[in-house]
Amino acid sequence: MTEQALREEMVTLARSMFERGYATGGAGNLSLKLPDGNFLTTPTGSSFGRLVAERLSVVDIDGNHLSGDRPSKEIAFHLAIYRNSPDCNAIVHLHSTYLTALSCLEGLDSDNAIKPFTPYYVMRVGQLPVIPYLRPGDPQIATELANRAADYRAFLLANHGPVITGTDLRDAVDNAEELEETAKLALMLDGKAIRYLTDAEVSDLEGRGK
Ligand SMILES: O=C(O)[C@H](O)C(=O)COP(=O)(O)O
Ligand SMILES: [Zn+2]
Repeated sequence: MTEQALREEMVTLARSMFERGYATGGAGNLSLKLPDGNFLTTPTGSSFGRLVAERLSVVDIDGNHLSGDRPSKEIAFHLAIYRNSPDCNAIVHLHSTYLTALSCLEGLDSDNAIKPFTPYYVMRVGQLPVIPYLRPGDPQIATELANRAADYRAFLLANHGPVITGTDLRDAVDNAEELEETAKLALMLDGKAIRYLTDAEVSDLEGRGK
C-alpha cells in the first residue's frame, strides 16, 4: 500500500474503533511501518474519532520526529517492539474497557493473564503477558516490551491497558477486537467453571491460519 493509502486506512480504522467504543477521548495510540522504513503514528493527545490523515506523525526508527503533529508520548515502546519483532508491522494501544478492567486485577499470572478457552484467542493472540505498572510514557515500558516482543503478539500494561501487534494495521485491529471480547468473556465467566482448552487442543490450533 502507498503511504497515502496507509494514512487513510489508519484514520478509517481508528474512527471505526472509536465509534464502536473500543477507544474514548484521547486515550490510546496506533502506529504502522511505512514503505520507506519510517513509522506513521497517531499524534499525542489525539482522539481516534477525529484523526486527520495529513496531520498524522511520522518518526524514524530512532524516534526522530520527521513530519506531522507531535507523535504519541508512547512512541518509544512502539519502536522497541518493531526493533524486536520482525513480523510486527502495526501496533494498537487501547484503554478498552474489559482489558483495562482485567489489567487492574490483583493476582494475574504475569506470563499469561488469560488462560485459553476459545480457539480464536489462541489463533489470533495466544498469550497475554502482564507488564508491571509504570506511569504512562515511562521509558521503562519500552524496555519491558522489548524484552518480550520476540515471543508474544500482545501485552497487558498493568492498571493501564493492552498493546496488540499485527502483520498490518487491519490484522492488529482485528487482534485487538478479539482480545477485548475475550477479556469481556473472561470477566463474565469469573467464578464459573470454565472448560479451558487442553494443551493438546491449544497445540492443535497454534500455527493454523486465522
Ligand atoms: O499510553 C499513554 O501514554 C496514554 O495513556 C495514552 O494512551 C495516550 O497517549 P498519547 O501520547 O496520546 O498517545
Ligand atoms: Zn495508554
